[in-house]
Amino acid sequence: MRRRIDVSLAVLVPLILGGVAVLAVLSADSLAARFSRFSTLEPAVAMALAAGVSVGCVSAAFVFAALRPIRRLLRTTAPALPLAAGPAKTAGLDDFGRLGVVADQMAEVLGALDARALFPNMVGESRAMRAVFAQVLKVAASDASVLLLGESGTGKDLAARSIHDKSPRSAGAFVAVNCAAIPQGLLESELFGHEKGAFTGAVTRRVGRFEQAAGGTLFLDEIGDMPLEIQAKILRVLETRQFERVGGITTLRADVRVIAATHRDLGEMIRRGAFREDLFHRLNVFPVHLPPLRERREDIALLAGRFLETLQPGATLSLAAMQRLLAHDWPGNVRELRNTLERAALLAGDAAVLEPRHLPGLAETGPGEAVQAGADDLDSRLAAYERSLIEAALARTGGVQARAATLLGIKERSLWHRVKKLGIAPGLFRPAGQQASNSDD
Ligand SMILES: Nc1ncnc2c1ncn2[C@@H]1O[C@H](COP(=O)(O)OP(=O)(O)OP(=O)(O)O)[C@@H](O)[C@H]1O
Repeated sequence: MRRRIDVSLAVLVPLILGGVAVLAVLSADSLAARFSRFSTLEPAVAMALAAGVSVGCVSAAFVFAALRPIRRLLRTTAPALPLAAGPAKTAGLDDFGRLGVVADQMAEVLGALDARALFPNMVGESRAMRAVFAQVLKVAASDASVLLLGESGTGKDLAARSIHDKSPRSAGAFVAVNCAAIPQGLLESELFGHEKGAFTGAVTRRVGRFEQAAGGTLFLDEIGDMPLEIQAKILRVLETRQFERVGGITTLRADVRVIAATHRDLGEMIRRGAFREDLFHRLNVFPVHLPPLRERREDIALLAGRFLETLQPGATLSLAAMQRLLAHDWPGNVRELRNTLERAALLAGDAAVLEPRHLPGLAETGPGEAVQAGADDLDSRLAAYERSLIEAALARTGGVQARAATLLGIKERSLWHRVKKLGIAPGLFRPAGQQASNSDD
């Protein structure tokens, strides 16, 4: 069957295109004859004019023919891609414009699917996290320095490892140095190594982190805590790719890709002279911002489900407990969420369902508090609250819509409509190994 379609298309397409070309030439020729008979135009000019008119007519016919499948595509994709049908997104657009919106959304959906496969350890389906995944993939392919910015616990370390894993240097070592954890007097020798006798206590030669990371990636975490003298040395390595061990005279080559990270405001540090501006520009070739969890609340239920899977396989969160997670502001970001669930799992013992009493650090909340972030009018507050309840139910039932509907006290069909309207993907709430299956929806 497939073969027959291929053959007929292979014959039909050239036939149609050939026919259109012959028609265009014939009509251009006869039009040119008419033009030159009734006008004073040169035959060559008349021919050019006629050719223009013919090409215009053929293009118009082609556009008209192309619009039909586009309209059909728009009709069929609208319910599946709620934003594409949203009046705000498509108002004032013609069919081609609307096709652009649908194409963008399809790319987003495909991007999300890719991200899940490409970054199994980095959980996130929010728009902000998808942008991070796209940046990580883009920068991983190059050898450029990367600066990871974001509050503590947002996943900078995880992002650095992902960049290394996806880079051509992935076969080499990933060496991480926490600049804040090493006493300032020892940092230089830690990074560049030292020769025997370089200072009191240097009884043997020591290879530094730059050498250990040769062929791979050096991750300088908390670079905002690095003293100015060492900043100058790092700048030299980035510019010349050369360095010496402390007390050494041999110049060594640094074959490393540097990824730096900080939760500090480097701009403010530069203003008060605590961070070198030239080093900042050198590192800032490719900045990646890891968003705080409170700005991507749609990832909370997903992250919680994923952590619980490993901490207490089979356990779920009650609706009320999930509500508390969704309402909290998470100043410690994903790390705080993980720690909270670890504590909850310990407190819950053998209980299969984690309740609010297992989350003692989180304040009791009402719907108003649960929807504070970014919600200003009643409709968006209600939509946010509806979304949080549905996500909580789906997280509890592992993405099974029929059971989530029962939990919420509504019909499955009603839940289906709401899920589509809010653009929720129930599949994301399935346990990791089952996300490709659609069987229970
Ligand atoms: N997107 C994510 N998916 C899954 N786990 C995450 C994600 N982001 C962070 N984590 C987890 O949260 C914890 C903190 O992450 P990480 O150490 O990467 O944060 P960080 O930004 O480097 O923090 P700091 O600035 O304090 O060093 C880790 O346990 C990490 O595995």
